[in-house]
Amino acid sequence: MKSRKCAIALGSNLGDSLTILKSAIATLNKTPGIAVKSHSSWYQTAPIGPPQPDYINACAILEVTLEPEQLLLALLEIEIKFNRIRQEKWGPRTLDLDLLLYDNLVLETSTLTLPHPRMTERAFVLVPLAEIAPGWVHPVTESAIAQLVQTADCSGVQKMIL
Ligand SMILES: Nc1ncnc2c1ncn2[C@@H]1O[C@H](COP(=O)(O)OP(=O)(O)OP(=O)(O)O)[C@@H](O)[C@H]1O
Ligand SMILES: Nc1nc2c(c(=O)[nH]1)N=C(CO)CN2
Repeated sequence: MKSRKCAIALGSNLGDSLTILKSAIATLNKTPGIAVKSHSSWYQTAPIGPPQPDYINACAILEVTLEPEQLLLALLEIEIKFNRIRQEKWGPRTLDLDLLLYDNLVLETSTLTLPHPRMTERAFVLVPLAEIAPGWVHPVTESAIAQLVQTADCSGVQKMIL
């Protein structure tokens, strides 16, 4: 299969989040059909949803030879490997991997919606994504990520100084 460019979001707010996120990126890069091309800085972000600890968030650009549904399954398997237990909606987690963009594909099935339906309203996604893919045009809004981030409230999103 021809290789495709994708963007994913990573998040964690349980356990040793930074170590978990770094090993998730290494695991992704070792997965057949996935190459990690770049990742953003790490951001400490205020939680959206029920009260819970701050998150560490980042985004990564992948080159994949997997179909969208296969890629989603690979992401879910890596979440499980890092002990993700699904509990309350938008509740705390050791690892969350969301598929944001798959080339310029627009898709809606029972298991996968592309682009990710909530990415345009989430500063914790847009700020790291704008760092690594400012010119990527969102295929539904037809705005570049650099434009979308300008309309988001980025007050809860802070680049981590390591
Ligand atoms: N673009 C997508 N990326 C990841 N999961 C998706 C996507 N579109 C649909 N899904 C579905 O959403 C399901 C639930 O995902 P998850 O439990 O990570 O949601 P959440 O992280 O709690 O909330 P949110 O989707 O708002 O980030 C997944 O099992 C998957 O089938
Ligand atoms: N700041 C921040 N808040 C969240 C996040 C996240 O990754 N970052 N993920 C959630 C579940 O998808 C719910 N709330």
